[in-house]
Amino acid sequence: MARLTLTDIRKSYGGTEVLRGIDLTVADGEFLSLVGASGCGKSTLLRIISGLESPDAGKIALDGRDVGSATPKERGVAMVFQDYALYPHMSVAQNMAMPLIMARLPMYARLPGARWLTPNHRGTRSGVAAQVERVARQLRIDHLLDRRPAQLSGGQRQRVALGRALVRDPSLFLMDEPLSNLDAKLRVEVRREIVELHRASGLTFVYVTHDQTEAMTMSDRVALLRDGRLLQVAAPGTLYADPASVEVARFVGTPEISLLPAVAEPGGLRIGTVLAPCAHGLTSGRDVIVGLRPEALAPVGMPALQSPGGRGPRLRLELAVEAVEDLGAEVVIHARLRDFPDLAVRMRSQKTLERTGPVPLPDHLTAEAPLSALLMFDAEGQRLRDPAPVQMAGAQ
Ligand SMILES: Nc1ncnc2c1ncn2[C@@H]1O[C@H](COP(=O)(O)OP(=O)(O)OP(=O)(O)O)[C@@H](O)[C@H]1O
Repeated sequence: MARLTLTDIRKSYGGTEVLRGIDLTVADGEFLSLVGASGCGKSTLLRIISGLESPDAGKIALDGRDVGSATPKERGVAMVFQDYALYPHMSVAQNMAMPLIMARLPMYARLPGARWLTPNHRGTRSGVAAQVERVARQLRIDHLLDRRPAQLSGGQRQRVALGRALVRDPSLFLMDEPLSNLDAKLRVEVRREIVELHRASGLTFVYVTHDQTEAMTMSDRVALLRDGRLLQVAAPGTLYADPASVEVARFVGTPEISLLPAVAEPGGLRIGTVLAPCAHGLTSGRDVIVGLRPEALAPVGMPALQSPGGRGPRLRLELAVEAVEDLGAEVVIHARLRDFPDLAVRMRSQKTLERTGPVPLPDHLTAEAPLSALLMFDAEGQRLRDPAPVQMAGAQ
């Protein structure tokens, strides 16, 4: 177990600054995902944590101990990559045993023929075998121990790679896109297994992915990285409901949040030709961006679809429907404001329980969102938390 602390980590390649001052603490036993678009610096940060790469500046500490100059082995860090990196000519058992053999046996005793010449190490070898079997049982690959990697499915290979990292009882488990080579169904399965592994082992996990769904479903907290900077570090639900910026709001959630440019007026926020009757405390004429999650907005007068709950005043939009995706239990509607077709919105509505078939939708519809569901950002995209939009006194 380990608490990881990163302080002002910086790294450049050539003249390009890839990490621009990362401050992050991962609690003992926490599952933290590092998520962000390709090239944002996720793998570089993970390699720096592991000790495979050195930062240009900054401090790395495990349980308060500076490990900046320690090797990966001294840090007690295990790492799993997307390409498994298994030895093809070795059995599963041999692949899993390799890190223990390297760590426990002296150089001459690691040679293949040395097993008969080194009776003193028989005990070590049987200890290694027992440890491999224990971890293999935990990952449910104990029936595959005699096979070679080529005789395994992708998911089984990934489990072997996880097992090989686990046998050494690491203090910190680092994973770099471990599921990206698996098909969609298997990915969901192994995702669950990794979560279970985390729960059962109690280890600190740092998990790199560019897949927001993976990050949101697996982690205690998600750290969103963009151009070498952390945009927000928070629990998945907080990232979704309480994003610090438009960038975070856009990255998290499918379909994407709708972002509508608005202007502050004394009576509320003007979006296109519509006035959202909310108190905001902003200077009149100030430009803001209003964010609406797709489930906040729902068509009015359609009994086949559930409407978002909540009382109080609402934002009411007249929409022209552009496309409808029927996903079985819910529909996703892409639409534009009728009087302001530059503004696009996305809605996601659950079907009512008795409704299982397709839901016919008109070309035009009225949709409403509770004002409490509006997220406000300034013109630069930073969240406006105070003042948040609140119900106007006397508004219906
Ligand atoms: N050894 C290196 N030498 C030069 N540039 C590098 C090196 N390693 C990474 N980079 C560059 O640093 C940037 C960040 O790379 P990194 O691999 O950390 O990104 P990433 O977020 O993990 O991306 P991906 O999701 O595509 O793996 C990229 O522009 C990459 O080209």
